[in-house]
Amino acid sequence: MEVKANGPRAPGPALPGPTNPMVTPLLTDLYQFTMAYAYWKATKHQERAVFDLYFRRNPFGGEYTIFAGLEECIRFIANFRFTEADISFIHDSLPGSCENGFFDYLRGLDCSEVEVYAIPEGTVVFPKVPLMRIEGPVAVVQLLETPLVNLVNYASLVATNAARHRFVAGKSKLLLEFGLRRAQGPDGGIGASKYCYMGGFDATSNVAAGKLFGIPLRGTHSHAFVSSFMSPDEIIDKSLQCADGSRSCEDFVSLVQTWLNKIQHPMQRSKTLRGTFGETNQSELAAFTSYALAFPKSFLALVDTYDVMRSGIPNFCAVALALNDLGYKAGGVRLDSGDLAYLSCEVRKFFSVIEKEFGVASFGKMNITASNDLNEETLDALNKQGHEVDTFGIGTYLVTCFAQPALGCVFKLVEINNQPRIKLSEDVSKVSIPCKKRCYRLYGREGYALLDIMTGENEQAPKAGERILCRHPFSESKRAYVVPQKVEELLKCYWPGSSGKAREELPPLKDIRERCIEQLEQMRPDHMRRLNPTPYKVSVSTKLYDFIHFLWLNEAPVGELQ
Ligand SMILES: Nc1ncnc2c1ncn2[C@@H]1O[C@H](COP(=O)(O)OP(=O)(O)OP(=O)(O)O)[C@@H](O)[C@H]1O
Ligand SMILES: O=P(O)(O)OC[C@H]1O[C@H](OP(=O)(O)OP(=O)(O)O)[C@H](O)[C@@H]1O
Ligand SMILES: O=C(O)c1cccnc1
Ligand SMILES: [Mg+2]
Repeated sequence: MEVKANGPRAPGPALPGPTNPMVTPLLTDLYQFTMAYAYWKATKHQERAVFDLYFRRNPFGGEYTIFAGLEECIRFIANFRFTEADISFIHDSLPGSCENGFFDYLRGLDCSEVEVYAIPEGTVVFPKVPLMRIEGPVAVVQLLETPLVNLVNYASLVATNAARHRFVAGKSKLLLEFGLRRAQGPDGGIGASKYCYMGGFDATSNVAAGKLFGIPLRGTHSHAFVSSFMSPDEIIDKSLQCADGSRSCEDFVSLVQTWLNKIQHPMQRSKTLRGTFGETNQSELAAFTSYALAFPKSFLALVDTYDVMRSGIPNFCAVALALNDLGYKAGGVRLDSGDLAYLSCEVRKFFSVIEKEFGVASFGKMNITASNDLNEETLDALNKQGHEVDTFGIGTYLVTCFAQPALGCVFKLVEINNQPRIKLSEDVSKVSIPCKKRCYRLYGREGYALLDIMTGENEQAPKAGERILCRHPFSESKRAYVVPQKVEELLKCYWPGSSGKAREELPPLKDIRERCIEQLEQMRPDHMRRLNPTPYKVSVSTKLYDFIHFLWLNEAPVGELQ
């Protein structure tokens, strides 16, 4: 454990540090330290600054984003202190001309003078609206830029990706995140599991994430397990107790074989199964039987190692029917290759025939899981074709955010010493919205959110039932009167600094997930659709509009043509 330098303590009850111990005050860009030194050298470092953290465009061609990563940001801020080793490293990394007083300043630095207002984690958010507003002495807030943007960027991106996969899959499907092996390193893997759960996935295969965040764990088995078996002779202990403990079946392997023969040569009235398959793969049968002996209460089988319909499915059914004899209910199958729409329908038909043929209630409803390079497009294609998949296991495309690698969050100075600041750009979408602001979500008569509006800090808040003019921040002709039915203030105090204000609780992950799902359900469907979704309106008050444009004209030099 490294020694933290002395200095004033941050306010409020202690919060644990960030999940990833690599998230320290050094996890920032060098230029934040050079600027901090230059602020200090100019005795500007204590000037009160306000920064907004926001993004400019929704990801994945959509019109919404899920805000995620806030808890990690607050935990980082709450524990923001340099160790002596950190200070020594910064000392050695900056030019030798840097005065020692700066390092004494760093030694005493924490976030007790910083205030953070933020939109609650798991909220559906839109471009330009600050997700977080960070106010404090300019030098320390400057040091926070890179880690805060880092903590929010991927978290929000992957949570949005998960929400989009959920939207396409539909509410009734079980979604499992299987991405750990393909994620961008260990932090990418852990983050993906946490934020995909937040965005609406049901469970993860990532055991560490299960332990860290209490996310439900789920999994099947791999092809290696199936191909590791050569023949049923390998199974030594063949006995299996009945589910009710009443008796023991001494030779479960033979019972499975008996069932396989029955499926292969049905004696019943119907001959539906006859001719669908010949000899199945015996090593696969051995693997399935072995797995059932290990997990009789939750037997699952990966059925595509050799041939789904000619081997995997009949073998699975033989084992499942043998388990059924002993009072156990099998868990289902996983398909990991081939045409998942076609195969899932064929598998469902087979299960229904088994249910009828052998009178095993609800066998036809057996769970079918599908995996293999799934993404929004393949899920959409499966829906259009018709399929019988109950559960999707999704890895690579989900966790790597293959369709868009970054959200592009930014952190912009909007006020210093109570003076609003603006950042201009040739590209209007990159012009920052100045001033310390308040942000509201206005709801309409049908209960849907109509738009978000930003106002100056000291403006009157919009009121339910009162008409307000909402203006596009940059396009003069775009404006609308709104009479909100409900007004929700978006930015809440998550880190009060020394202001004495109450701090919002950091809710458990499960509650954030529920909030996220609820929020998405309340969105107007045309904002949610995948093809040409309607943009959600983000506006400013008339006063703020006028001020932005006044400042813009004030700061932009007038060109001279010759
Ligand atoms: N019915 C379907 N419609 C559209 N896409 C599908 C359908 N079924 C599967 N897919 C997708 O098609 C791709 C098939 O990939 P690929 O051809 O590499 O795998 P495979 O040959 O089926 O299996 P393996 O991984 O063993 O090579 C996957 O991305 C999968 O999700
Ligand atoms: O396809 P993803 O969305 O990434 O989901 C996870 C994949 O990881 C596993 O196999 P792996 O890809 O390691 O091997 P395989 O493709 O040969 O089955 C699993 O069988 C899935 O196919
Ligand atoms: O449990 C599974 O089936 C699983 C887990 C990770 C990756 N692929 C599959
Ligand atoms: Mg694969």
